[in-house]
Amino acid sequence: MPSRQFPSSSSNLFTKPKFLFIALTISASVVIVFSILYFLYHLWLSLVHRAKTIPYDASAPLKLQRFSYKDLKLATNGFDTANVIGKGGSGTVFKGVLKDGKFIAIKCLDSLSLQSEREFQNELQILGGLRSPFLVTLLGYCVEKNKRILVYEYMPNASLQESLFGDECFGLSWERRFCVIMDVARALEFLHLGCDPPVIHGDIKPSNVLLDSEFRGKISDFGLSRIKVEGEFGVDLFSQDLGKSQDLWKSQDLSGNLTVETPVIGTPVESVSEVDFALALQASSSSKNSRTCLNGKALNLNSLNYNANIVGESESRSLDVKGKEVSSFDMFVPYDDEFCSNDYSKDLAVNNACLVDDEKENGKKWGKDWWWRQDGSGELCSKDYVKEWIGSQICPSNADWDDDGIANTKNMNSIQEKSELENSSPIDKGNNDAIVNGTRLHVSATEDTDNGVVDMKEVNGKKNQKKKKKMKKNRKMQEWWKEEHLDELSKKKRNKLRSLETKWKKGLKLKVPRFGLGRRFYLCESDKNYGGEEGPNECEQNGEFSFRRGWRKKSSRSMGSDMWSGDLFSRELSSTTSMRGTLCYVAPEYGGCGFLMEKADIYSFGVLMLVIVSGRRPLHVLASPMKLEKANLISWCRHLAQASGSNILELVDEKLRDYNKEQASLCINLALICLQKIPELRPDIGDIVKILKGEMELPPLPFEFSPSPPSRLYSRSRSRRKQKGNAEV
Ligand SMILES: Nc1ncnc2c1ncn2[C@@H]1O[C@H](COP(=O)(O)OP(=O)(O)OP(=O)(O)O)[C@@H](O)[C@H]1O
Repeated sequence: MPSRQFPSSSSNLFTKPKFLFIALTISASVVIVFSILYFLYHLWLSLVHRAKTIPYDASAPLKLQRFSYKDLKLATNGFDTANVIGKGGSGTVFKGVLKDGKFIAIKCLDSLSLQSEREFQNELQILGGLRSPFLVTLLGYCVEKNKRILVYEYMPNASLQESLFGDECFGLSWERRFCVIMDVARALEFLHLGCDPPVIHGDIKPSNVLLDSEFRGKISDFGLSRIKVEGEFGVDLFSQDLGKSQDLWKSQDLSGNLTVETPVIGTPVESVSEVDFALALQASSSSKNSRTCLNGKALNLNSLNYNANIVGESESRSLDVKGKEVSSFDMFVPYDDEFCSNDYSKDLAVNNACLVDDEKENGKKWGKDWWWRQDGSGELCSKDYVKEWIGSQICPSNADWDDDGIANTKNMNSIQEKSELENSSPIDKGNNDAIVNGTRLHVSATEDTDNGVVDMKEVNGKKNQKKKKKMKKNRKMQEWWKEEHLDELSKKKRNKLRSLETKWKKGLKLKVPRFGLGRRFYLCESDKNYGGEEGPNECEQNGEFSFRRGWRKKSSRSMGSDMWSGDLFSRELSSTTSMRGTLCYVAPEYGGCGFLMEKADIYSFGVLMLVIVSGRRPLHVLASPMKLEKANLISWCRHLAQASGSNILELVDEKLRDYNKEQASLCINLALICLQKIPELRPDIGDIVKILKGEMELPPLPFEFSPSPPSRLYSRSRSRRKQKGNAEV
């Protein structure tokens, strides 16, 4: 028995630890298995997530080819002007053929400036890392000395701009137009939802939609685009200037040659100080008094006066503005092309007067300056301010004002002209820049801009006779400026300007604002005699202008928040091609709160849709007074949507004999929804694509486009309240 007990006790002794060992092993393996499963699950999740989006990974190989200048010279036959296929605000585009017979588009950025450097980097960093059938492919680049060249896939049917408004208008059919709308929507869908982090294009407009051999649209020009940093409310414009983008550039390890080129590419951030002109305007227009500053009559007539005096070529104009008396601002008037004939200006002045009377007598909805005011925000203060601001910067030493140098800066001729201009004096320069105390103001009323349409057939015959008169008239403009504007400046505004100037002088050691290629304002030393000769890159090195810091504090939605939108700019500065985006296409909040969000692209897409459907530019003024009310496309569209009994399809391009009414109406209504002023109310691009595909219902039109506009109700109730208040008093 004991012999039996021993083994049993000994087996107990051995089984217990064995059991424990087995139990521990099993539980450990279970834990390990679960951990592995957990890890695998997360790996799978991240892979699935990655599969849906394309992370913007700067370290990912860009696969961009580095071209030598020699290769590109060869491809373009020595950059022959015959190979020029377009000219934008930042450079000239050539068509080229590679040795293997492949066609390419070569964009030579204008002389190295902060702006072109920024655009160059943006294109490489953003577009270079993206591949989509809805985006133009960036094939490579060339960096040699101060040359910055971008090489793209060649798009045989040029841009939508040319197809809609070019000399050789292809007359895009409705089907093609709708396809292009879809393509742009899909491109934005890819950028906003398919990329991680999302990319905001920031400059959606017809000239940035290129057409392939089958007229399918692809988005190009990422010069102003931004990567949305996760967790941000939006993309902070101010933190994304070159200073930061350069840091980004450095911190991001772009592959191959690009990394090597980093120090070469990077121009010192401090080399040029930028003035955020948008904010300058905003500051002036955000005042509560802005409504009272509205002087529609003066503004309209002054603009007309001005335009009457700058008789010029229908396609482009050049003004060398000299003398303190010139209202530089008026060079931005949106409809200068239309009014460059005295006759027309008179007609319009008369028409304006009639409209004033009409408004007074009949209380008509379309007032004389409806297209200035549009939404009644009364932001024309900004115009006064600009007059004041720029006017004060005009160098008295430039005693002459000559716009005789008006030149045709039409696409193909511009290169030759440019070289001529660069060798000529400011007076001789026949470009579309105006020089104000060395400040070059881009006055692009060229036919290739998106805004400021010209319908000048009847004017051409009178041009030669008027040329002689022009000089005299323009001299009179100096007087005009003195009388009409300097005197009308209020004390308050003068003080504002003075404090502004003091700020500049303190912080920036006497600098004056300077415009660069119609995109930016630069600050340069005022004690230099620029004479229009120096490029922005010759400006003194300095940091950001304090405008930004000052105005960033402002609330996100101010009276001036619309200043960048088509609403305001179409009536004020539409001849300026682009600063932060392109006038008339830029969302109101872009200049208002300083954040660029996806919804800014949605706004621009709304404008683009209207432009495609109507075949008109956002600002399209014809000489005929009958058509005046249709000048501002967005305003006209809103009016049609609001007015009961009017047909929204009136907007559709008259050239389109046959079109799908349902689709056209869908596009117009969708555009109206995209054009809502509050960004949050605009649909996101995912919904837009679904709506266009017919997979989702169009949401009901916002209240503001209902037949009884709330503004009316509001003003009525306000006036009632006022009456009540008066009665009580
Ligand atoms: N890849 C391309 N293929 C064919 N044509 C092109 C290509 N890229 C640009 N172009 C032509 O060159 C023109 C100028 O393009 P670019 O992007 O330089 O300026 P933009 O978009 O018109 O103006 P901005 O740069 O001021 O926004 C376009 O309108 C188009 O006609």
